[in-house]
Amino acid sequence: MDNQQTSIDPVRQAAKVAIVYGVVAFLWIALSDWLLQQWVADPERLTQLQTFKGWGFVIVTSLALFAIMLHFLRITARHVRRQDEQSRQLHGLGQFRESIIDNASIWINVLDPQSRITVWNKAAEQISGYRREEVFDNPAIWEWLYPDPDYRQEVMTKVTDILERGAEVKDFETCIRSRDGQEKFISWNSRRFFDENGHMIGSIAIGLDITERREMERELARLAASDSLTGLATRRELEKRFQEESARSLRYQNPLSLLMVDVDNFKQINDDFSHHVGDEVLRQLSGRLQRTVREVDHIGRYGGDELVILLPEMDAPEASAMAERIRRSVEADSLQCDGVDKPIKLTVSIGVASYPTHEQSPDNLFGLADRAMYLAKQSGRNCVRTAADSQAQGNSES
Ligand SMILES: Nc1nc2c(ncn2[C@@H]2O[C@H](COP(=O)(O)OP(=O)(O)OP(=O)(O)O)[C@@H](O)[C@H]2O)c(=O)[nH]1
Repeated sequence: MDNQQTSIDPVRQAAKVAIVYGVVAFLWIALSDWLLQQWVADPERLTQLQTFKGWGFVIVTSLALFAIMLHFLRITARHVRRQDEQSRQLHGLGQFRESIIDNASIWINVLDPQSRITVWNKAAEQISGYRREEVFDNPAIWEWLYPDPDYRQEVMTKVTDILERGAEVKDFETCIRSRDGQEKFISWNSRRFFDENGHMIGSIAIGLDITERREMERELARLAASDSLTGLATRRELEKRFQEESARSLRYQNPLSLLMVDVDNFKQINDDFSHHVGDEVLRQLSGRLQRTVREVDHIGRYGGDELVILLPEMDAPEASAMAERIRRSVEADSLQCDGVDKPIKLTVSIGVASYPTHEQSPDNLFGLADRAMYLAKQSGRNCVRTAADSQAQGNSES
């Protein structure tokens, strides 16, 4: 309806009214003069009647003009009132929208086409620690949030993709550095937006602080990866790391060795001193082995009293020497456990398997080390046997 009213040409309308008025007035004057001349012969009387007729015409047309003007002015006044009401509502709606954005519990910011920040809500201030006065039109914010230049470049490429190529981002995660130096994980949804004339205003980004979730996931992964009794890697974690190390050793053609360490007659320790003391023995032995290995090595509990040490970039002679060092140190240092008045003597049997000395591929190192450890048990325990020893024994038996 508004569009129809604004499409009316006021000059044409006014000209139409003037023409209609002119034609009606001309016809009335011409017709009424002719009729009077037909009926009235006395010229004095005729002049008098023509004067009355003129006054009558002026009064009638004035009243008609008044009625028409009144009608149209009322319509215009109604229209103006409605427009005022609409603009008040729109203004209120704009303020409502701004307050929703400002008070939302999620980070909302708007970038203009030059990547300058133009909207930065309260949640953005709280999460990042930077106030809106500091970030508006300030390119330094990107360095503050992403201090690492390579990582910043990666994030800026994404921002450019959104602003220049119209990419839509869903659940894109970044790690920001907040003002107080904390690392926070934010999951972003972002896209650009336009005004009613199709001009790009910029991009809007909505960020969810998922730091707590990430930390919880990390903690869960850490718990799942470490054995609750000894704190060593679990069997599953160890197998995962073995896959990674064997792929690396194949790629770079580096040696890879594996030690299978099994406590000798551990059942006896449980039987002699209690299961609780047995636990303590496993804990102390694990701590000791952990202190023996290098930073790059991986040590895990394979099950029961069986521990595994994965030795990247270590060849067969070095691995055998290390296994022997471990065996001797366990034999030499007895353990002191709470509630047991005498030191507990312990020995271990160790199986050694190395790639490429014992096998063309590292895939079977677990099986080879296990067989070598079994041979050490058969050989009287408290000794080290290699995969080569168990292969030689297998050959001699067959
Ligand atoms: N205290 C304790 N004992 C465990 C745990 N897990 C397994 N064991 C015990 O460890 C013993 C392992 O026995 P085996 O490895 O079969 O035999 P062993 O007595 O060590 O003798 P060899 O290995 O042949 O030298 C079993 O008695 C299990 O009950 C544990 O977490 N804590």
